[in-house]
Parts: sequence; structure tokens; C-alpha cells
Amino acid sequence: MSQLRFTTLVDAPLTVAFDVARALGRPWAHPLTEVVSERPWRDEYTASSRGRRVVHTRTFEATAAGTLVHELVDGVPRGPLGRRRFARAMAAHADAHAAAAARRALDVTQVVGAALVDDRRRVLVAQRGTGGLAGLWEFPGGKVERGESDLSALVRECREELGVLITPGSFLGEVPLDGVVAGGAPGASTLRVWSGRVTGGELVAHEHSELRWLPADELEALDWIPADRPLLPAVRALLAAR
Ligand SMILES: Nc1nc2c([nH]c(=O)n2[C@H]2C[C@H](O)[C@@H](COP(=O)(O)OP(=O)(O)OP(=O)(O)O)O2)c(=O)[nH]1
Repeated sequence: MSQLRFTTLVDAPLTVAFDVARALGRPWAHPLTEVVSERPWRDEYTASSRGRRVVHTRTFEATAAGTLVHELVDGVPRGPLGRRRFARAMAAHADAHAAAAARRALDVTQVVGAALVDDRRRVLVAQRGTGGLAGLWEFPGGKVERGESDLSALVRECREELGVLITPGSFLGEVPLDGVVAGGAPGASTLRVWSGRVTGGELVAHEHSELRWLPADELEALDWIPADRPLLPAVRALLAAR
């Protein structure tokens, strides 16, 4: 028996890529047994057929360009015929998944955030002034409008909220948001965060009650919107690397 590996880029947020993949099932006709499901990061199934056991593992990785789906199929029959049959089934399945996920992604409320850093290894954090999350801290940003790219939205939101021009940098990560943003189940909205630098203008809190530049060791103690906490290790690593 041998292994097959595939990686597909899906133009959809992490949770959408995961949910659609699970709704589509697997490219095998045999009954499946779930071994692991960690939404939206990873799942693993096994299938048995004629005494052969196939293990299919998928991991989902958020990137700036969309979600990378890494698939490993263990237990593929040796020999060109068996491998070719499995590879064809996998490729057709991956295409169907990418198309369905991209369609579903159109319904997602995408929020983008900027971890703006300065030359003193500090990041800008902002306190929400109104609404149900008032008093909690977040990354400046907001909702992506229809037809707008994530990065255009990031630049626009920073101009509107902070009065500054920013240059986006590296992609830091993505987290599913719960129903507070757009209603619906977790995954109906997601938050994607980039690093960035202020390259023009004067910082003014147009919409937040307070702005602060904080070093890495003061981030943990802040009263964050809970959804943002999983992003803090990436922000700390960013500050440490500067
Ligand atoms: N900007 C931002 N929003 C976040 C973060 N974490 C998080 O859960 N959210 C949620 C809070 C809000 O429900 C939603 C963003 O909505 P928003 O009100 O800031 O968006 P917006 O500026 O486009 O506002 P609006 O035009 O819809 O009123 O995302 C974060 O770090 N930054």
C-alpha cells in the first residue's frame, strides 16, 4: 500500500472550506468511519474495502490567498492502475470542493483587521466604543464590502476609523466569528488579520473610544473580544521578529 498527497487552494475562508468539504463527503463509495474532526482545522476518516483500509486525512490552512486543503490518503493500492484511479477521483473531488466552497464564500460576512506595528515593537490596539462589544479591545478594521478585496477593505477601514494610510504586510491568521457579526452559525462570518504599518496621516480615534500602542508582553492582559485571542501568538511572534 502507498500514499497519495494533494494540496488544493480554495477561494474561501477556513470554516467555509471545512464545512463544504464535510458536506461533500469523500471521493470513495465505501462506508466511512470518522476518526477525528476538529472544526475547522482537521479531519480524518477511514474506509474499508476488500480487506484494505484507507485512511484519508485533511488539514485546512488559512493563507492570504484563501484556504489550503492538504490531503493525505494512506492505503492506496500499489501499481499504476490503482494509484491512477485514486488520483483521478481525488482530483475531481477537489475541483468540486473548490467550486462549491467559492460559491458559499459569497455569503460570508468577512471582517478584516490590521495589526499595525511601529518601530518600537508595539502594536496598535483599539477599544470599541459602542454596541454589544463596547469596552472590549480589537484590531482596527471592519467588514469587507461586496466586490471589495480584503486588503482594499483593510486600507479603507483604517482610513475611516483612524485617519491614516496603511501599508498591509503579512497575513497573520483567520478565526471564525460567532453570530454577533452577521447572525447565523459560527463560520457565517470570519475575521482575517494582516500585519501593517502606518505610512501617512495622523492617528485619530474616529470610531473607537481609545487607541493604544502596546508591546508584546502587555497584550495578554487586555480585555479582548474573545474571538481575537487565538491571533495573539501570531502578533507576539510578529513583534519579536522585528
Ligand atoms: N474591526 C474588528 N472587528 C472585530 C474584531 N474581532 C471581532 O470579533 N470583530 C467583530 C466585531 C464586529 O461585530 C465585526 C466588525 O464590524 P464593524 O462594525 O467593525 O464593521 P464596519 O466598520 O464595517 O461597520 P458597519 O459599517 O457594518 O457598521 O467584527 C477585530 O479584531 N476587529
